[in-house]
This record gives sequence, C-alpha cells and structure tokens, in this order.
Amino acid sequence: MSDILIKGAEELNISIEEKDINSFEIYKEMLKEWNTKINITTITDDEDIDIKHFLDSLTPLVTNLFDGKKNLIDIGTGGGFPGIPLKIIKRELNVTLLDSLNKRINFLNEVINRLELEDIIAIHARAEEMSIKPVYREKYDIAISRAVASLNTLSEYCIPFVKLGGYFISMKGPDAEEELKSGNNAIKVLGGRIVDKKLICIPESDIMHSLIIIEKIKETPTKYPRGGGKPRKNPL
Ligand SMILES: C[S@@+](CC[C@H](N)C(=O)[O-])C[C@H]1O[C@@H](n2cnc3c(N)ncnc32)[C@H](O)[C@@H]1O
Repeated sequence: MSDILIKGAEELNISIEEKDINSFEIYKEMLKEWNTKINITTITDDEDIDIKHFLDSLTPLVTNLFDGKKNLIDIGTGGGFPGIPLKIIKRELNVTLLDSLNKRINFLNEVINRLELEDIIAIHARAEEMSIKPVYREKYDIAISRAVASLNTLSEYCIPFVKLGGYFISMKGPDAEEELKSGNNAIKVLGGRIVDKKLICIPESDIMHSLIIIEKIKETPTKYPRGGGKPRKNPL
C-alpha cells in the first residue's frame, strides 16, 4: 500500500478509502505493464507515478468545482491523467476521456473494465473535430487538460466543450505567466474569462504546478474550433 499516496491525499484534504488505494495500485501495475508494449508515459518508477501522475492529477480538487454530479471531459488524457485519478476519488463524476491516439484509448478501456468504473467513457478523436458535434458542444461542466498544448491552442481545443457557467481548467508548470499573456486573446474570443490562477506544490514533493481556471461566460462562436490544424499552427 502506498504511504505517499495516503499522506499526499491527506495534504490535499482528500479522503481516500481502501478501495480507492486498491484501484490506484491496480492502475499503477497496468500502467507499468502496458508501458512495456505501447508508449504511455516516461514516468515508470512507483514513487514517481504516485507523485507526478496520481497526486498531481488530484490537485484540481483543491477547488470546489468538482462537488456534486458534474460532467467532466479530459482532453488529451494519454494514460488517463488527470481524468482517471479524479474519477477514482470522485465516483459521482461523469467522465469523458478523449485522446487522438487509439492505442491509449484501448489501454484506458482496459483500466475502466478492471477498476469497474461506471459513468466513464474513453473516446478516440481529435478535440477540434469532436467539439463541433452538437452532442458534445457546450455540454460539459468542466473541461480539463494537462500537458497537451500551449494555452492559446489548448483553449480552442477545450473551451468549445464547456457549457455556459462551466469551467476550463488548464494544468500547467510553475511559470504560467508567459502562456497566460499569449493565451488571453484566445480565451476571450472563445467565450472564457480567467477567474483564478493557483500555484500548487504537489504533495510529497517540491514540484510546483499552476492551475489556470477559466469560466465560460459567453457561447463560443460557431466558427471555432477551426479545422486544418489551425488551432496549433496558427493559434488565436
Ligand atoms: C503529453 S501527452 C499528456 C497526456 C496526459 N494528459 C498526461 O498529462 O499525462 C498529450 C496527449 O494529448 C493527445 N493529444 C494531442 N493533441 C490532441 C488533440 N487535438 N485531440 C485529442 N488528443 C490530443 C496525445 O495523443 C497525447 O496522448
């Protein structure tokens, strides 16, 4: 059983049950096993997985945005971060995991089955192609993303999924100021407003991370997101 995870969760004020610890242990073993066959993560040491994947993924819970039965989409989830750790702790969340690499989606489906998680789905798609579909557009209380793209590009991937009054949470490194400056225009154009920036130390480490919290205050104009790779090649 992982002491680091238990102590770290305590520091974040998260109550973690035995069945949750068990889920994290199974998830960790699957991550290490699948990682030998397909490339999921460069972080493979037990302690590093606890800190840099599991605890880091749980830091958004320092906000109260996850309370209640919320619809969450994790964009560019890769090996399931932060979506799966958030789901393990907040079982009432309705979670969509999205990634453009199908082999990672296969892994996530195995994890979902093994952990017997409910109200969670893994979808193979590009964010900018999926958010133009009415069934996904402006349907989520929270869109979240870690380590996928710079904030201006990422805003075009994420904000169209968020319903009015919902939030986009961008998990970034310690020096988010430059990104914030270059992301400001995109956030505004897409209907968002920065409401908070939190600098957080990942528990059981000295690693600092930022959470940028953006509220959706206006509908995203229908011309966004743009196709043809424009959000990445020519960010707003
Ligand atoms: C560096 S990984 C980060 C994975 C995970 N969020 C984490 O923090 O460990 C970036 C992931 O984003 C996915 N990705 C990149 N662009 C995407 C897009 N436009 N739509 C969906 N997924 C995308 C990639 O396939 C990859 O799995």
